[in-house]
Amino acid sequence: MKRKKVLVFRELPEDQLARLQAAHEVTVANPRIAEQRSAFEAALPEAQGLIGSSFPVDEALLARASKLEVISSVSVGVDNYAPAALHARGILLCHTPGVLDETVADTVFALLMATSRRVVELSSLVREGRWSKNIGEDLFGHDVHGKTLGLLGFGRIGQAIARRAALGFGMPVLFHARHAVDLAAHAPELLGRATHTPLDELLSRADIVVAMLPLSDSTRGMIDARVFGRMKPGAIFINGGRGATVQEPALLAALDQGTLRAAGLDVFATEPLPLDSPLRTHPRVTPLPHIGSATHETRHAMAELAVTNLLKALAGERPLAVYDTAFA
Ligand SMILES: NC(=O)c1ccc[n+]([C@@H]2O[C@H](COP(=O)([O-])OP(=O)(O)OC[C@H]3O[C@@H](n4cnc5c(N)ncnc54)[C@H](O)[C@@H]3O)[C@@H](O)[C@H]2O)c1
Ligand SMILES: O=C(O)[C@H](O)CO
Repeated sequence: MKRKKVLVFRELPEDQLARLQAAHEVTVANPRIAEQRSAFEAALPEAQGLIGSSFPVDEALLARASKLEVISSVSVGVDNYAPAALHARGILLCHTPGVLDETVADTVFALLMATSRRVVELSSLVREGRWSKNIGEDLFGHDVHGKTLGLLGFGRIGQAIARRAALGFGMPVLFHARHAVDLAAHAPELLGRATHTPLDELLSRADIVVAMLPLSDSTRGMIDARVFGRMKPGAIFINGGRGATVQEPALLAALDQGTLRAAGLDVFATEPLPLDSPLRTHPRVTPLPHIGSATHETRHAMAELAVTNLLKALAGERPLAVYDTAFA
């Protein structure tokens, strides 16, 4: 097979890079790193395949990539790409659904436990030498088991969160999604335990609201002052999806006005989180640096799937996971 030109725009594990190098001419250049930016720009016009993540591949960038046949994202989320432009040019977009579901659900649960039981705050009290007497009610947390979970987004990852909540913690699960989900066919273990619920009803009944939504035109800014205003007083909010689905000023207002007890955030509208963001130091926010899928095992599985997708696409075969840009 003819060797093609591949541009790797975010580092890959060595064994996965070697799979690419065995078949194609590979340039590794991360445009986020100033010293590598010119190598990235030099390779772009010749690249037939792009592979990487966490960098906006917008229409202007695509215009400089005239030979591009396929983009393989090492992520399940595809909000960094320009679906209409890709579709118009017939460029395939591949991604990594499925292999990260359980790991991301674990991260969301870690945030859910940490916020409800004030784990980070109370651990700091010990580390800073402020544990001088038995803690009193003012530092008690709230139970997680048995509480009602409201899920915004009930796709692959949302369902993995629902399984943990319903089967492990005895939590009734309410979910809001764009389409109804046939539980009998797709998640029979959740029958009778998870219920498709209109958004406002979900918000008024959930003790903990978890957002696990993709970023799209329909979800950008969707979690706004109205949504926070409908939540139960004292609710906890977790975002494991994308930061820009939330209007961050409205989130801060809900925390400061006491509607929300706490927030656990893995994702932010701007990443890395700017130093002057009030969310960084807010006493009732537990922030994480976008680590949903960041385990050795899962990041390797994502890279492996992304490389397989790219190799298949460049060989004219059907990749394992293609994102349908026609309906984005
Ligand atoms: N924090 C992280 O590290 C991390 C890791 C993986 C994924 N993610 C994010 O999580 C997202 C979800 O991943 P997934 O694999 O579960 O996706 P998925 O496509 O399987 O599920 C998406 C869910 O969102 C719902 N949805 C979409 N638009 C909606 C709208 N306007 N209103 C209501 N519901 C809507 C869909 O109906 C579906 O239930 C990804 O797109 C990505 O952005 C974040
Ligand atoms: O979309 C994803 O896969 C995660 O956010 C990791 O980048």
